[in-house]
Amino acid sequence: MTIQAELAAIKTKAEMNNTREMQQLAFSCIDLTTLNATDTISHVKAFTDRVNDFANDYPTLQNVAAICVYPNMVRTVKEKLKVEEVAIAAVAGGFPSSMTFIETKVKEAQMAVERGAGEIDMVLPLWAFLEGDKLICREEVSTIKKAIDGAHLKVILETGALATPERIHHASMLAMESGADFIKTSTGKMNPAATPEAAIVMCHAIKEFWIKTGKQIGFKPAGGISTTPEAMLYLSIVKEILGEEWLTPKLFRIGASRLANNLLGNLLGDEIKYF
Ligand SMILES: O=C[C@H](O)COP(=O)(O)O
Repeated sequence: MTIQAELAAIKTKAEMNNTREMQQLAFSCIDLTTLNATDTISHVKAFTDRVNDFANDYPTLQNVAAICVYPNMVRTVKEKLKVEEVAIAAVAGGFPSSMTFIETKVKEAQMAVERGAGEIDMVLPLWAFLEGDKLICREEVSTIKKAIDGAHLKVILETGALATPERIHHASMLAMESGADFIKTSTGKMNPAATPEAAIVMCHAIKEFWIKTGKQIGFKPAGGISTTPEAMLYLSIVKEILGEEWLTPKLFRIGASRLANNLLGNLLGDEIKYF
């Protein structure tokens, strides 16, 4: 089946999956993201407080999965966050371009973990991948994985730059073989960002890796996902290709800066500006 035919079939399922239960599930899989050059400490504190207050304000709903920030904001989140079940994720390793030295990437990722990040989102060195130097890509992923001392590693493929299904599949396999706990579509800093087509290719690669190794790798679409139907489509891609057991924050995240309010609005039947 072609990717387009598969996508058309999954789109039908996504409409059926657009239930309150699935919307709640999608909400609980959000990596609530703020990645702006203008993120101040006061902004990040206020952002974290929303997550702290969430259980009180919406007692029937499950909180987001994680807060995702730049590495220099991790300490602020760590000091402020009172909700144990919400993880702290940091983009690190020269995000979003990955155009820096491996020593700098390692140090930045380690510093983020020392300050409280339990999850590191790194970008695959695209310059090396596109040059055909897959060894550098493997070494960077495995070096950072070793350096972060048990923290979870998400490897961002920047699928918009990889462009073809073959390259996206190759990069997915390479990242998983090198130690990625999650593979993530995009940084959100380049267009196109996440696409359903790339998600289909990545989920098939995760399935292939699972069959081969028995290891369950997570999937994180990110970048440009802001509406409930979009969230339902990505959730349905995961459900159809990888099965319901992937529909948990342990194996599925949606990286988004604008989705949470829209999903919440859908769940509450009102326009919401909470986060
Ligand atoms: O990693 C997450 C992305 O940067 C979020 O992208 P977004 O701001 O388009 O939702």
